[in-house]
Amino acid sequence: MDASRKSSHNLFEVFLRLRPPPHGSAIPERILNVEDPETQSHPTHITLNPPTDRRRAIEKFAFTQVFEEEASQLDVFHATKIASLVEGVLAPQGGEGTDAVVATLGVTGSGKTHTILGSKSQRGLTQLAMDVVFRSIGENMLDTHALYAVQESLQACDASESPLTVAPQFLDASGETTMASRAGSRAATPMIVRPRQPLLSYVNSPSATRQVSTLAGAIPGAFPRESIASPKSVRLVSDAPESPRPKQR
Ligand SMILES: Nc1ncnc2c1ncn2[C@@H]1O[C@H](COP(=O)(O)OP(=O)(O)OP(=O)(O)O)[C@@H](O)[C@H]1O
Repeated sequence: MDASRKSSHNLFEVFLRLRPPPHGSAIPERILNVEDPETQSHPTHITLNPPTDRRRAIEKFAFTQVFEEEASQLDVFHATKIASLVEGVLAPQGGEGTDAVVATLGVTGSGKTHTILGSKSQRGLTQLAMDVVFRSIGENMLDTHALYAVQESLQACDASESPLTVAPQFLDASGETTMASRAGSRAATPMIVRPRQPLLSYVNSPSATRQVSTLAGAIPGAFPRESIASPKSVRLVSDAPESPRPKQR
């Protein structure tokens, strides 16, 4: 890897996250050193421990950023600038928006799932990103009971022609199985979203670019308190009575 190339010139940004040892286990021998940053505020290089075989060269690797063991989910979320990816997808200034992908790669047990989906107490990048998405589009979200009425016209507008399913219908069908298979170390995804304060509008606002970073800065790393005791079934919150659902085709 060419250490001298700036990350902005790369098609991909590659971050390294070091996983802390499991609770209660002996601290393993460290096989790499994180180099002190020379110019940036964060480390970007690691060196593998010098091989005992002196014929082998010392190997040094460069990353966009190295997260050491104590880095929190929020540290990773902010440093990887996922809010700006969300902004690209939402395209507040108009246009079609951009695609973005965040993926993890690593050996088994290295923390891929922890980073993406979180744990019982810490939200992962997915929940944090979805939080920004939903806070951003708040005013443009349709009420659940209005969705059934507009489903047909939404379907007609969708160039991809993939079938649209309203969330309650989808969650009713798949929620129970998904939750059962996730039981274990993983926290249930918080399902009830009942904002106490009005949600901010991102798409309608002229100062949208500023707002998404404000929103991203304000989101909590931990699950909201009421979500810890999350409900046993999945329901979208609506104070209005649900309108009858259209018959399945
Ligand atoms: N940064 C971290 N802080 C605290 N615990 C972590 C961290 N990363 C991973 N863990 C814990 O280490 C264990 C293994 O992590 P995880 O399941 O995310 O690995 P994985 O890479 O997804 O593994 P696999 O490829 O086998 O699915 C989990 O118990 C997880 O909670």
